Amino acid sequence: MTELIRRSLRDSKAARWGALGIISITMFAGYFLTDVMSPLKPMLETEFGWSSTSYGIFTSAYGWLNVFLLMLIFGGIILDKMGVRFTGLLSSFIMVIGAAIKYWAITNPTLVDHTIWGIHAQVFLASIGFAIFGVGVEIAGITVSKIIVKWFKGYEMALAMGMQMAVARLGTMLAIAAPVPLAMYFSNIHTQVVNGELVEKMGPSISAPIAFALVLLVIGFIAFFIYVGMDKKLDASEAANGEEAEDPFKFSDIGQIVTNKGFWLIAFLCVLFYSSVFPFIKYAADLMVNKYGLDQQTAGIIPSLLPLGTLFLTPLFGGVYDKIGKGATMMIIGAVLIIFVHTIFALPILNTWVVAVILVIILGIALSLVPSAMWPSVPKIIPEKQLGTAFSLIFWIQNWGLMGVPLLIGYVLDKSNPQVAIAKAQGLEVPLYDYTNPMIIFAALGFLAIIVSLLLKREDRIKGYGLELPNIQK
Ligand SMILES: N[C@@H](Cc1c[nH]cn1)C(=O)NCC(=O)O
Repeated sequence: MTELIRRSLRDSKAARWGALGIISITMFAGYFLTDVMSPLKPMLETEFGWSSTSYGIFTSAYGWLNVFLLMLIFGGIILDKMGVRFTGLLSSFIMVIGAAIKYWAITNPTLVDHTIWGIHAQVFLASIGFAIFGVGVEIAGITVSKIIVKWFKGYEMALAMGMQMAVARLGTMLAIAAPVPLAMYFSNIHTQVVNGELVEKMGPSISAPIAFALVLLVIGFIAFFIYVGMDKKLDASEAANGEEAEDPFKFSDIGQIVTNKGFWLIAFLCVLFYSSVFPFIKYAADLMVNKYGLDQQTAGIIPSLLPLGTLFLTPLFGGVYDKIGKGATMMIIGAVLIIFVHTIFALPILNTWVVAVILVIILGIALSLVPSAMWPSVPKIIPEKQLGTAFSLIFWIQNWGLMGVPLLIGYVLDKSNPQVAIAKAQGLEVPLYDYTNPMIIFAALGFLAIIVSLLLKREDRIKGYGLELPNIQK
């Protein structure tokens, strides 16, 4: 009996997996909104007259506040100072607000022919909403990572991180596959830009998928309240168990983190790897239309296979890391797969959809290998009380890429294809985009990721972080 009373709540398998299930709902909703506009790029061009640069500006907005106002870093400090309950609720609420602004911008037809600071007003305001949302989802991401460490340390930590990521990727998958059918289903008469003029016309409802995302985010916010109750019980059980409270966070901790070479290698690998995958997802449906000749309605199907594969593989690779180890090697293999896939995408040959399917599946393997090894490796390099700040610094560096790369790709796409803008301005049939240059940029990022992952493995050998060792303590 005494034995039972003295157990912490996290020793209960049902409790820790239950807690994980609840926070995964919030992240599922966040990932859905993150990518919901990706398959709508061609529609944004035909319905609202956006260019690839406009789309690039909008997509890059995700990182604006995180990068320039250091919101992610403040978020990490708030997380370490205020704890997971406060920070989780705050970040879920910020996600809802950002998504609501984005929804308003997309539904407001009067914005279509105005500009703010030289940017299409609809693009600008939708971007502000997305920027606010980006703060929320990123802080939610670091909060969830800390929650998983809190419940799963010494247990199935990589598997838990992999499972949470798998549920989040389900959100990405749905975000790639569902928006076009949803927009078509809710087609209505609305203001559109035709040859630079505003006209009332029957067309797909671009706002319908965003409304759906907003509802999911509200559900995610409510789910986090349920988690808060579980977290209080966990703390009560640990206190009753006589477990020592963590050392409080001190600002000098930041100095310790940034003087750790392993931290920088993980952060650089993170920005290079994710910049070659997440911004690619934003353009993947458009690539399918322009390089592989798919129509708009089906273009999202092939890219949606990318997160689909990760649903099964991320927990699988997480389990391998837990039981067998080899985390640094898994990151190297993932980086090699990235350069392979993007190089083939860049070649102006093999333009058949079968090749696209194979490449997307391989990219899905990379997107399973690297995150399932990378995130559980952070607690091996950084002490637990600094984890919130360390994750936030890593995500901050990552956000430079998530912000800069989509903007660069949109710009390069417009510059490499001047015929598209000319045809749009003259009301002619719009020619296809040539995606060679953007894909070369993605391949170059993969090349740099390989170098950094090799350096990380070397550093692990020197410092003995244990990245090649299993996570489960025998
Ligand atoms: N910082 C997030 C970025 C992101 C992009 N889309 C949703 N989140 C992150 O890296 N999360 C980890 C992951 O592997 O998804």
